[in-house]
Amino acid sequence: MDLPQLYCQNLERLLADYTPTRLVVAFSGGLDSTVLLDLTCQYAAQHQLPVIAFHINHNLSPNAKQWQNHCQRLAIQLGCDFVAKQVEVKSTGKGVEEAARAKRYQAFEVFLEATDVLLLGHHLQDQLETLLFRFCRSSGVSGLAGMPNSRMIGKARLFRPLLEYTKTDLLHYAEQHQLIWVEDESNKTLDFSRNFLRHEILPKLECHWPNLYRQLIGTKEHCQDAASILEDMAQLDYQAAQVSPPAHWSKGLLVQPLSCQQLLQLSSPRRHNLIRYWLKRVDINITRPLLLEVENSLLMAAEDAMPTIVVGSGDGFGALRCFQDGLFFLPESLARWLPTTQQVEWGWQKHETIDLVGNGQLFCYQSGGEVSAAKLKGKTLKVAYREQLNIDKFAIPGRQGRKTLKRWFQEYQIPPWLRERWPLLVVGSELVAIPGLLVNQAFACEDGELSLSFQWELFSPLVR
Ligand SMILES: Nc1ncnc2c1ncn2[C@@H]1O[C@H](COP(=O)(O)OP(=O)(O)OP(=O)(O)O)[C@@H](O)[C@H]1O
Repeated sequence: MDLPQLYCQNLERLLADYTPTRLVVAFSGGLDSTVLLDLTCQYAAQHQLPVIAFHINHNLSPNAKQWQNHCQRLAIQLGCDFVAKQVEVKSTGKGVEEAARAKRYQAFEVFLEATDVLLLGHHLQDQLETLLFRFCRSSGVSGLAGMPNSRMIGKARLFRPLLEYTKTDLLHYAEQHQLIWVEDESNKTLDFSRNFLRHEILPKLECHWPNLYRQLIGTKEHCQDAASILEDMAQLDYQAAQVSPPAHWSKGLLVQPLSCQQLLQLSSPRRHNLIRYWLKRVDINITRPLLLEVENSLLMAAEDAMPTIVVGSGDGFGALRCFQDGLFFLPESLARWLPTTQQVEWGWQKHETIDLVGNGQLFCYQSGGEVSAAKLKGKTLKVAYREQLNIDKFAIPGRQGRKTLKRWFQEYQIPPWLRERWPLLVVGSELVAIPGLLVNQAFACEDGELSLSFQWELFSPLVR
């Protein structure tokens, strides 16, 4: 059977469980995606499906505009729609190529509708490069399972229908059909590690082990099975170890905390597996040395030691901390924040929303609350933060004794990272209320009086 027939069969098998309304081909204009587009147009003609050639212009090369024009011409020639998207690539700690890849996938995600299928031109050699590359960078089993031929991308589905074909297969096809493609000179210069593997290492390995491709694919498949079992196990452990914190603890969190007790009951490899799985939910890859640090210094730490471990880098970054029985992942927005005092001009309307620069919003409602409107009349209300104030001990309605702010926070079991950013309503240096938590007895409303209530909402509700 020739390549177009095999390709059509392969795509049919991959799409069996989907009824896409559009086939979106990620089209760089290089050899692989040119073959991909040509073959996909043949498939689409048989199935009356629209094809979109989607080109990302990274503007990294002086030839970028010419490539884009070339891609557009070819798309028109093949009778499909063409969309080009410009992205701005800034090199992060992981290099230009990685930054370009991240931008590319972001752009795909934004463009795709739920019923679209995205097709990428990766082939067998790309798969082997990926495996070797990950092997050299101490990847785990899921990394060594290689690139999947199908996965979700945002709301849509991504496929790699050329993964079983070699570069030589694609080259033969392109030559036979007189396809024209562009040679991205950055392939030779930008991604040094990959190019080193591609040009220096793989040819030597192939020379020594003629069956190398098949062998490595065998290893990949073993790893795929193992990764799938580890994922199943992590899911079970995750269900058992999730802690549902009180609503006021979850402010700003992206992922539920894990129970330290449950984690400590697991074997060390299972614990590692669960923590990796948990952090993957927020796109953080944790290194093995950091995993050991979490185990040795965080989970074992004394209650009052409060160590913090910074995880991730570049785009994904955050901190791990323990509080009571919870191991928390604090996203960057929670982990790094400096308070600024804000003088609030209160309009005394029925409902007001005040933007707390980088710290969510404060809502004020007239009625249903515990703060007396009369006792605030004529006074200037301010929003401030704990470290800017020197507040005396105070009492709260229905509770015995006067206590410091710290003691009240402790009594209400507020995690330390929230104590410093919880907005405080003050008049002069006197505390009026901690929104959503408590009110100072001196400002509490009496029966039948006009009352005010305050609520603080921090962005990023707990979503995963
Ligand atoms: N600029 C781009 N615009 C759209 N899709 C892209 C772009 N760059 C890469 N892709 C998609 O990702 C696939 C893999 O890209 P990668 O950079 O790993 O390989 P490549 O050698 O550049 O591929 P190609 O030979 O198609 O250019 C490509 O085959 C293509 O489907």
